[in-house]
Amino acid sequence: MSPRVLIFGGGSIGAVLAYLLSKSIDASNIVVVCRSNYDVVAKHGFTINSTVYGMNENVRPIAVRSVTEAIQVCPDGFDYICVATKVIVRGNVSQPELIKPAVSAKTNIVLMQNGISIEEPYRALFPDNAITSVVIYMPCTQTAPGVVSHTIYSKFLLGTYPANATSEHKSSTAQFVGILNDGGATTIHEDDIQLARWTKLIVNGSQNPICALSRLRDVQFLGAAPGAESFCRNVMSEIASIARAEGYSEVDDSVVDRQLRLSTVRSPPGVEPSMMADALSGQHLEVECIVGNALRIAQRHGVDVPRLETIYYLAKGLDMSFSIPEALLGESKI
Ligand SMILES: NC(=O)C1=CN([C@@H]2O[C@H](COP(=O)(O)OP(=O)(O)OC[C@H]3O[C@@H](n4cnc5c(N)ncnc54)[C@H](OP(=O)(O)O)[C@@H]3O)[C@@H](O)[C@H]2O)C=CC1
Ligand SMILES: CC(C)(CO)C(=O)C(=O)O
Repeated sequence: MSPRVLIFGGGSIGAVLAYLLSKSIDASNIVVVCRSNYDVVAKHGFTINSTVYGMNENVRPIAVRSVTEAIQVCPDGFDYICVATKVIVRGNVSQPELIKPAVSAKTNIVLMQNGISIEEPYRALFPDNAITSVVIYMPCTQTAPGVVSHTIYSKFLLGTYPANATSEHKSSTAQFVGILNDGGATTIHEDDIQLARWTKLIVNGSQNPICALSRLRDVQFLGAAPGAESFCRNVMSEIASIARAEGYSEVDDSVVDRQLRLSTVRSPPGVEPSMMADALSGQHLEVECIVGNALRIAQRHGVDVPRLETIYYLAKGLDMSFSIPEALLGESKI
């Protein structure tokens, strides 16, 4: 029987994921929890404009407004729940708790999010479920409700969490890799996904906050001033040094060079990282999972990362500014 998949978070990544899954499983087995774009997605599906997959591609999964509604649509439960929200805690309910009503013993929780140490809250709430951790290279932005623009490349690196998961969990993750492959995705099935997470964090921990703070795309920032590229490289090197302190000795200067080259070979203006898109639309930022967790790991190991620490406080400040009403920003009593 075709697997049933719930996508929690129908934004940029959730939309392209629904599109790829629909190439290998029936769209009626793909349920997407949408929020602000629900009306458009329920009526017209997602429209993908991709330099990789084609323009004006349409996919019509089942759109629902909540996890509760998803269970009503699919009472037999889900084989996979793909979490494709930003890793941002709002209010008192954690993200693992939000998906809990739809999680059953057979569910593999697939985390399609950036950052480091993002799996632990899921493992704590779901000690017996399979967890798949996914690192995604796929620059995409929702340009209008339900319409996503995607460019340059698309690559999914997947592995179990933890790396030494049971053979049952490993084969469930392998089956999901197969579903993505059948849908035409480019995938790599990793033995230890954390190496891929640290390697990707070199890009996200530097460029996401730098682009959000400067309001410049990656290539634009690298040319913003003499030394901007070397500053970016130094931030990347600091992140690599945290990875090595965690035991990933492979994350050396050559990995930093390779990750920086992803941007230096692009033509201007380059890509708009997801944190920049959030900053430009006044949304909260993934500062903790992308920068804060790395900084805390550095502190635990006594690794000095002054540039990353500076970026953390500036990004936290920018994030906080989105909670302050426009009229009160910069207000003075003088
Ligand atoms: N965009 C990119 O290029 C890449 C992103 N990533 C990572 O992938 C993850 C997803 O990013 P992205 O797709 O860009 O994010 P988006 O902001 O585009 O999408 C997130 C979606 O989740 C929805 N959502 C959030 N909370 C809830 C909730 N409680 N209930 C229902 N829906 C909810 C949002 O709804 P609403 O619109 O109402 O806020 C939004 O539609 C992030 O961790 C990001 O860092 C990784 C690689 C590339
Ligand atoms: C850097 C990029 C675009 C890579 O896919 C990304 O991960 C993001 O925007 O968060």
